[in-house]
Amino acid sequence: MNSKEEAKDSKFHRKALQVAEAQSRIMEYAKLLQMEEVPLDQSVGRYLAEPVYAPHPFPAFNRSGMDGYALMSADTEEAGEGKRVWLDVVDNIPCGAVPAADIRRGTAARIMTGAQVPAGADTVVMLEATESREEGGRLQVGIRKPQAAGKNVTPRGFELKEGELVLPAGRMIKAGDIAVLAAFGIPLVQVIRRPRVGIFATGTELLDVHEPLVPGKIRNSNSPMLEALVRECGGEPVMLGAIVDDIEQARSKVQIALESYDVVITTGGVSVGDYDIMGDLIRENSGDMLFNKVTMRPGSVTTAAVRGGTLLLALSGNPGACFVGFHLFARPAILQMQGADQPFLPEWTAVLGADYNKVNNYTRFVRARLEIHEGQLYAYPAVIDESSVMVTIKDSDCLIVIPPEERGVSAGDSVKVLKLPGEIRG
Ligand SMILES: Nc1nc2c(c(=O)[nH]1)N[C@H]1C(S)=C(S)[C@@H](COP(=O)(O)OP(=O)(O)OC[C@H]3O[C@@H](n4cnc5c(N)ncnc54)[C@H](O)[C@@H]3O)O[C@H]1N2
Ligand code: MOO
Ligand SMILES: [Mg+2]
Repeated sequence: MNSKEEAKDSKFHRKALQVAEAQSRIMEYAKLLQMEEVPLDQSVGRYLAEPVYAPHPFPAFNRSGMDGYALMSADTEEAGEGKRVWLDVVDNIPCGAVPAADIRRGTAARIMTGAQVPAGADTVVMLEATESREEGGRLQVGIRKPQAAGKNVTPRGFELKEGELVLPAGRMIKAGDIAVLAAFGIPLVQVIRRPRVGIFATGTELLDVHEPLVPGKIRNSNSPMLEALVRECGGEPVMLGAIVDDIEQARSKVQIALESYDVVITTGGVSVGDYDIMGDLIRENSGDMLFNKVTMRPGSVTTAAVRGGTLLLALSGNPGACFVGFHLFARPAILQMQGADQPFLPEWTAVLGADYNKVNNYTRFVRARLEIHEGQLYAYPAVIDESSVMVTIKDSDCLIVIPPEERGVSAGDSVKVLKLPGEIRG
């Protein structure tokens, strides 16, 4: 048999891998990309290439937590029961200033919130708890009660010691991380560059979003969906359009894409049909095929290969299978290439909100809505969740994992769910 005939023969005889095995075959080729430097204001959503250690203690000085007076707590021991302690005010410290005088017994400094507490002072008394007077030309502050040492003073290094790890490599930068980077004077952030992901669809039936609907055709909804999904996990999508079911066209498109991008994702044409060209194309050169069947529904025909070190992920054309295939295989690869510390969807436990009776000898990934009732997380499977159904994808917060079983699962059962990115719509 020549390679084309072999490919045809193997079309119907595929060896199905477990999802975890298929994932690990892909991850082996999802290599970390190079580092690049981005300005702080453009770093949100990117993955840190290197850990960040505190270059100095934070706060860098003992900081007042109140507008008031900095003084020695020992000076206030005698205050109370109508007896005030009067201290000479020797300094006035606004935010941004350096104290001009140390605090000694019998003295205090007026100080504002956020200003540096002078040496010698161990407490700050808020303005409302003080009185002032002038005594022999000297400004004095009166304290009515004994004060505890340490009150309203944030010590130097309270939040972070110098050299302490603040942000580990692989962390996705969010608003709070940006605050840390800004506070430590890091205007340029070392991140991993975004993987460039070539995306194209196959299918003679496909129309572009701008085209009017004509009999027998459908609009290509998978490509724009994939484009958004790639963006969502930090990749840079490159849209390569849709091609008709023609293997020669597909071959050259795949070849050019593999040479130009970090990952190539296709959708459609991976099953056993007469026009399922992507499946045929990948089987032609089966030496570099990672798998072409996975024990999952939807997406059992998901196919993957690696050519010249580049991953080619051929997802199913059925929208539900394309969506699930992306989350289980493409997303983790795109994230791992950016060094993300958590490339896989997080696994949560939820209570099943409604019976789910479809049985299968493959693991099912059922799109579902999440809701919280009285502190308990519930997952409601989409009423129609067939692989070919597109419209319920939009209401999915998670994928319920239904292991292969003889019978279905019932409302109230505890189930494992894979949380999809984004907010729970409820
Ligand atoms: N005899 C068999 N038939 C099928 C099998 C099988 O094992 N034996 N597997 C079924 C399963 S499972 C799936 S999933 C689909 C997989 O289909 P393909 O990946 O080959 O995809 P296509 O044939 O190209 O299209 C399937 C379906 O999806 C629509 N489609 C395709 N591309 C897009 C797009 N970009 N946007 C929106 N919709 C798209 C296409 O029009 C078809 O309706 O095969 C089963 N068949
Ligand atoms: O790949 Mo199909 O989606 O398993 O149903
Ligand atoms: Mg097909």
